[in-house]
Amino acid sequence: MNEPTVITGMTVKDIRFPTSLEKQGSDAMHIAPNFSCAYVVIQTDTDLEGHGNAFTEGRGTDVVCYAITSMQKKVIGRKLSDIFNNFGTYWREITNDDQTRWIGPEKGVTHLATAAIINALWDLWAKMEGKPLWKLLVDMDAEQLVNTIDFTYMSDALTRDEALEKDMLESGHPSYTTSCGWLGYSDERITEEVTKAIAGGTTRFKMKVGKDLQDDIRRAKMFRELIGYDKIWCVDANQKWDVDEAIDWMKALAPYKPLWIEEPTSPDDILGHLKIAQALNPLGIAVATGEMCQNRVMFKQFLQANALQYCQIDACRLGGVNECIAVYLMAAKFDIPVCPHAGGVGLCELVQHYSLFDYIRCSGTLEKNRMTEYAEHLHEHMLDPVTIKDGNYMPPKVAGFIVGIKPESLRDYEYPVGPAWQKMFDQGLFERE
Ligand SMILES: C[C@H](O)[C@@H](O)[C@@H](O)[C@H](O)C(=O)O
Ligand SMILES: [Mg+2]
Repeated sequence: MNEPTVITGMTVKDIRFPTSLEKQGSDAMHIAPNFSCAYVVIQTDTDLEGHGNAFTEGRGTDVVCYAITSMQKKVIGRKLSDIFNNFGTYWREITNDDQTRWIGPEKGVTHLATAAIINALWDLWAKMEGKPLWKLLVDMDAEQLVNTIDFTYMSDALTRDEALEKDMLESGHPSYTTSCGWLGYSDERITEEVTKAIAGGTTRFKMKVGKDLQDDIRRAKMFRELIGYDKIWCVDANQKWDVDEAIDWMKALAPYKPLWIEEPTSPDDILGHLKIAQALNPLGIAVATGEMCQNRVMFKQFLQANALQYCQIDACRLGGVNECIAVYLMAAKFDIPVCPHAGGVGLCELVQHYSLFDYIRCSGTLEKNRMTEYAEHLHEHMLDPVTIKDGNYMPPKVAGFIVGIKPESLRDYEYPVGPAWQKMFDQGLFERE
């Protein structure tokens, strides 16, 4: 097959899955989310396509699809060599388009749209090179890798030269599971999921908290009784609390020895996280955040302020691979472990590449509990689902940055026209929005 040279088209689909029916994904702020994504396909002058997505929830997906469509002008007709040879510059052009930057810049809906497009381009590039994304990243020379990064607003924390210096498989990369501890799960379901996970070799768990303190204490006790104290147990409040409330609540959960409290308060409150960390670190509880941290500038400040102990980048909230790598390099400089956020739709499939890149080329270690989130839902829709063995992510082998959803799932779950949605509407399970 000839190498593609130019982008000839870009399509986007609104894909939603009815996860709210079983309360998968439920937490203190998202009571019954429908996991969804804006799914982008970039076409070229050959049969090769790049696929990317932005994980979203429910009705919000429309808005992200619209933002992606409005960015077509910056994508269609572009020569691939111009993009890949100067990817950092192209990334800046996309994120700082003067006709759209007012509604960002580099945050929220426009950044989710950026992530879907940029990740689709990386998928295409990796396919052209015949390598899985992580291999493409670890094989690049330092200069090439650093050229994909836009250093704007970062140079007081990490310069281009420092990034160049930072350059430095058998058992896989450690995962932890969120699937046992959704807030909407009954005690029976939790017990069932934990038992299954332990039988599968899992030793690291996360539980949702933040709705009711007494109930959290009860569930914490139950969880620890199920898994014992030799395993890792984290908790996640999904931004539920004010700062002092977070401290008091977590003091009550401290006896159950959580490794971290994730998203205790607003994702934008750097000093708030610092105050929480200062109060809880002496009790052995770290602060983790990042799944809603909007860009590298926010991460820079979290790192400079020492306000987090675990950095949780999200593959679709930051502006795709280029910005994720920038944050990995900064975190390595500050000696903060990155434990990427996953789950959602296709996030596990994406972040596994980053964890390998981190281990092989960036931090070079698994120390400080470096681990990657895993949630077990929706993988049946993926073209190349992740493989977990004994609680570890096994390196993906297929070329690309594969978030690819199976054609039949794309057809069935397109919202609202897909047959699966039509059926659920007819059954009265959902109302048309
Ligand atoms: C609504 C979602 O399921 C969140 O609860 C989820 O992303 C979560 O915060 C996580 O850490 O996996
Ligand atoms: Mg979380």
